[in-house]
Amino acid sequence: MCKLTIRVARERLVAKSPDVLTPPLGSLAYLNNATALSPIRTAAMTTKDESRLPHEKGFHISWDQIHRDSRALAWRLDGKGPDNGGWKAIVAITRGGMAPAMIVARELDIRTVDTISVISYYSGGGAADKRREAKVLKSPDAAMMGDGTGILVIDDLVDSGKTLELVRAQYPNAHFATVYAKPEGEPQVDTFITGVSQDTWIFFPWDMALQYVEPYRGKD
Ligand SMILES: O=P(O)(O)OC[C@H]1O[C@H](OP(=O)(O)OP(=O)(O)O)[C@H](O)[C@@H]1O
Ligand SMILES: Nc1nc2[nH]cnc2c(=O)[nH]1
Ligand SMILES: [Mg+2]
Repeated sequence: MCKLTIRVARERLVAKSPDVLTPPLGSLAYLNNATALSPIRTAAMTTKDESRLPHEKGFHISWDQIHRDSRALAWRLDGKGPDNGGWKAIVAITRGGMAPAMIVARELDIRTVDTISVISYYSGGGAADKRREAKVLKSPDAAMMGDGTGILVIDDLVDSGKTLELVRAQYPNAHFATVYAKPEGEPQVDTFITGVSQDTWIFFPWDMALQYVEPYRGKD
């Protein structure tokens, strides 16, 4: 009974996998694809946890996917800056924002790229009291930043929104863009490409490695 349920879910998920959902590169439909994606089943989901379906554990992003989604972000931002459509500079939020920022900088031919180093952590006492906090470890060039006008601040994702909230407080006129966004953090982001449900953990290629995985139906 349980096995049947999982199989049905798996087939539905395969049909709705991001590759199938993603329209051709460069098409308007691709750029408007800011809808919640169903995570796909991959290697890291084989850990036994009977209380959850395999797809509930994570959304695994390949290098190819982050490259395509970051390019889509760049195209959406093209011509939207305050200086005749142009942007003054890009600021990547380290560390996760660095790869998308590099790709956007290349696509839009923006040569000035700086970083803001943010570390986030949980504070508070017991589990019920835990709060996400963020702290700036290194700021970008103050003269360049001003109040943020013309600056494109880029991160890989927004989750609780704490990281962007902190940076936005310092540069209120900057434009905040992420590749992925969870609902709680959406109010903090001006432009994003793909919405992901709040209970999904996004795994990035820089956090993963290829490894052997047992067949879905198990070994003989
Ligand atoms: O919206 P939030 O809840 O603040 O979460 C989003 C932030 O969390 C991750 O960074 P992380 O702090 O893990 O550090 P890293 O980029 O150095 O890996 C991610 O890259 C975002 O910057
Ligand atoms: N890699 C990763 N880092 C995060 N930080 C906050 N949420 C996430 C997430 O879903 N994935
Ligand atoms: Mg980060």
